[in-house]
Amino acid sequence: MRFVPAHLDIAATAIRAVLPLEYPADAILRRFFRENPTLGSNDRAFVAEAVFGILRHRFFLEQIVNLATPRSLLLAYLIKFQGINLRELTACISRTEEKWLAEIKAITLESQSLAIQAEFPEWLMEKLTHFMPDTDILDLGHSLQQPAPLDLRVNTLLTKRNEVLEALTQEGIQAQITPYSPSGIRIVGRPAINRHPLFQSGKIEVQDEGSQLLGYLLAPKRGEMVVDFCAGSGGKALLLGMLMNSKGRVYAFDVSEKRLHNLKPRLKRSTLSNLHPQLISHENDIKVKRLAGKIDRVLVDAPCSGLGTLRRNPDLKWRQSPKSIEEIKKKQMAILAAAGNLLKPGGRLVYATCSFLPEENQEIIESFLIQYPKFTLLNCTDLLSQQNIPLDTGELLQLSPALHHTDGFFAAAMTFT
Ligand SMILES: C[S@@+](CC[C@H](N)C(=O)[O-])C[C@H]1O[C@@H](n2cnc3c(N)ncnc32)[C@H](O)[C@@H]1O
Repeated sequence: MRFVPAHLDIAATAIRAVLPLEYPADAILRRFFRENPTLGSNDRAFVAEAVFGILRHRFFLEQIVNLATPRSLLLAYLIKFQGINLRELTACISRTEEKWLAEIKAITLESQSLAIQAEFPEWLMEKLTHFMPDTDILDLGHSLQQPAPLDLRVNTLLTKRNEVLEALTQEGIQAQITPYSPSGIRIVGRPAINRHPLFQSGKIEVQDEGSQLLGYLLAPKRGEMVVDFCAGSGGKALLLGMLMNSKGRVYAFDVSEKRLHNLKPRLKRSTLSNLHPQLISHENDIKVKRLAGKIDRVLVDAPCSGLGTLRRNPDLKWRQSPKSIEEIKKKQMAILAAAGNLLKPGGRLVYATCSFLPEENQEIIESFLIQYPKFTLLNCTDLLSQQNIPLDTGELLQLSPALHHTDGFFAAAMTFT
C-alpha cells in the first residue's frame, strides 16, 4: 500500500461514513467511491484497505487510542498494522498526535484480553467458550483477521485448469491450484480479475474454494433434476450446472430479486443452458411445492450469520447479535424442511452455512434428523473422496480459515429413503 499524505483525510472521511455500520461496509464504501469519482485506483486501494483493516482490528485499536475518532483509529492502524513509520507521518500530524502514536507503538496485542486478541465481541466470546478452548478461539480469531485470498473457479466446460494457470502465470500473475477443489485456482495479490478476458469470456469465476467444495459434495450428475434452494447470485448454482455438463436442470431459487438479477450476467458468461433462476416469495411458494418428490439433489446454502466470512465481511461482528441469530435459526429450519420435501427416494440433500456456530450447524441437523427420520446422514469425507478430494473433517464438513485457508463453511449431507 503506497501512502501519500492526502490519503489521511480521504480515508478518515470514508471511515466516518462506514463506522456507524447502518449498512454493510462494502455497500457504504461503494457509495463513497461513487460520490468521489476523482479518486484514482491507488487512492481507492488505500481507502478500502484502511477501512477493512480498521474493521478487522477495531477492538484492539479502540482499546489503545484515547478517543476513538476516524482519524485516531486510522493513524493507530497505520502505525500498528501497516508498518508505516512515524517519520513518514510527521509532516501531516500534530505534535500531540506524534506523542501518543509513539506511546501506542509500544503496546502489544499479547497484553490484551482474549476477546481483544481474537477480535470477537463479548456476545460471540460467550458462545465460543461453550465449545472451544481458548487456544482454538485465538487461532480462529487470528485467521479471521487476515484478508481472504482470491480464489477462482475454472469453468471446465470452456477451458482446462492448467490452461488458465499457464495463461495467468505468463502474465506475471502468481497463481497456484487450490489444494482441494479440482477446479480451483488461488491467486496471490489482488489483480483486477473482473476486467480480465478469461473472466469476461466466462472461463473463470471468482469463488472461494470452500464454496466450490459444497458443489462437489452435492455431486450432481448429468441429466439430473437439481435445486439450489438459496442460490443468491448463483456462485454455487453455476458450479452445479458445470458439474452436470450443462445437461439436466438446475433450479436456482431465491427470495431476493436483486441477487437473482446479479446471476444473469454470470449465467450468460458461463454459457450454461441448464440453469433456471426462479424467484420465490418464501420457502413454501407454489413454485417450490410443485416440485415435491421430483428432485435428485438439493443444496441448501442457508441464510446464516456469515461469521465464517469475517475475513471478507468483518462488519458482521456488529451487524449480527444473539437475537438476529435466533431469527436466522428459525429460517434455517423452515428452509431445510421445505427443501427436504423436494427429494425423490435415494436423493441427496446438502445443508450448508458459512458459520462456525453449532447452533446454526450441527444443532439444526440434529433436530432435522429427529423430525424427519426418513433422512440419514452421509459421511462427507467419503463423499469428497469419491470425487477424488482428499479432505477429512469427519462425518460433517467443517472448513476453517486457519486450517484450510477457505471461508468457514459447514456442511452436512443426507440421503432420503
Ligand atoms: C448464503 S446466501 C446464498 C449464497 C449463494 N448460494 C452463492 O453461492 O452465492 C443465502 C441466500 O438465501 C436467500 N434466502 C433467504 N431466505 C430464503 C428463503 N426463504 N428461500 C430461499 N432463499 C432464501 C437469501 O436471499 C440469500 O441469497
